[in-house]
Amino acid sequence: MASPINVKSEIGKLKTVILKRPGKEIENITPETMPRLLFDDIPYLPVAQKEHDEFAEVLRDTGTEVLYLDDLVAEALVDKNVRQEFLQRIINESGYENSEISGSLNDYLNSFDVPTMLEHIMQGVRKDEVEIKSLDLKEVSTDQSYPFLMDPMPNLYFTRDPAASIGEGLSINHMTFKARQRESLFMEYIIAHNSRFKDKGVNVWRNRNHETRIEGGDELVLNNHVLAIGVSQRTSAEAIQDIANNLFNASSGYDTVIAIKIPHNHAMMHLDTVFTMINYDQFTVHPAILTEDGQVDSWILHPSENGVSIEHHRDLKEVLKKALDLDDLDLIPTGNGDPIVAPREQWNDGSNTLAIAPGEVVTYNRNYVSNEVLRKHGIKVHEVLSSELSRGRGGPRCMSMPIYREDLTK
Ligand SMILES: NC(=[NH2+])NCCC[C@H](N)C(=O)O
Repeated sequence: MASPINVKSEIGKLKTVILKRPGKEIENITPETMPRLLFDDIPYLPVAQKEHDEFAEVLRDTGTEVLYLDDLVAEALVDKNVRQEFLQRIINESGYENSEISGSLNDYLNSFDVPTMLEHIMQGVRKDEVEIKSLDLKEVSTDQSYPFLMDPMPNLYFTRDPAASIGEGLSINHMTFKARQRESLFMEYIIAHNSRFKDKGVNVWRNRNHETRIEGGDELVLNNHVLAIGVSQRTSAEAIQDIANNLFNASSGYDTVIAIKIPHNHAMMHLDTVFTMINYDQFTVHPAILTEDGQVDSWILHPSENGVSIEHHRDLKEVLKKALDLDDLDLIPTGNGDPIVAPREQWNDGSNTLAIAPGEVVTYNRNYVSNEVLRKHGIKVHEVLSSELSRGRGGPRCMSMPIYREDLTK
């Protein structure tokens, strides 16, 4: 049976992608909750939506089928029992396992049709919306002035992170911060219950029932047997070893994982904020992750007799050339490597390019220096508007989860 998921590179012609249009969850961020919800500012929703619609339009115009996360989840939850099970799990994961409030939340959310119920879960549930039937001791002891019973999920428009397609399967991720951990539950239900994926033998290489953390922004599919994974603020070495082991032991086709260490900070939270593949032999790289002579700590993982072998290397170019069997490659510096422009444009996701075909990418228009450099290196660049979307610290790669790319011919 043909798999509904097929992503054997970062650059094969993009056929199907999952997006989430920013919704009311964005307007439920306050200055106080901003840091915890992983935002640096509060986007103006109507403009963010307009920008996002334009992004989706560019993808459709270039031949990509665009699916929306909320529609996929809604279809997965048509069965009443599945819906009830999902609802209970999301309520539990919102901190109400064995709590008396659980029943009130359940009644409230169940009073809506499925799309509206999902909208409420995503945008967050305020205390004054729900009629609390009993006094829960745990709830009484929390900050009474905090307005939400269930927190908003403003990072949902970064569909890249809760799950990542790899070959004919995916990882459904245990994410790092509480603000995002519930997000991957949606993908679990889509894979198990949406008719597009259900009973189609989709491989889950690593599920979300783990303590060790990994996020899709760190998972780059370089070709049909090599992955690069960031060792980052969001992805731990343990999770990388674990997923490598699973991939090597399953018939995934993957036999090489390059773990690349990047600084652990908010601006560079994932590998794809500082390094992306945009052509067979071309990559964008933020110069700050490399030493002056192009060194960065990296480890190559391979299957071995006792599980996984690990070798340490430092020369990124050499590591990539060897793993991808290339004579040479072109590392294109963000912001042309300028000490002011590079960090400024990286901050607004100047390295976070989404390849929609070999040598063809979608980027934010505000990173005009990086875009110009890409064009000089022969890349076809589609620019999209970015004043509001960029405030969430994610660009075109973060805002898209490819589930189908054409296989490469070279
Ligand atoms: N793949 C990415 N770079 N995603 C960006 C995610 C940004 C989001 N605010 C977070 O901190 O989680």
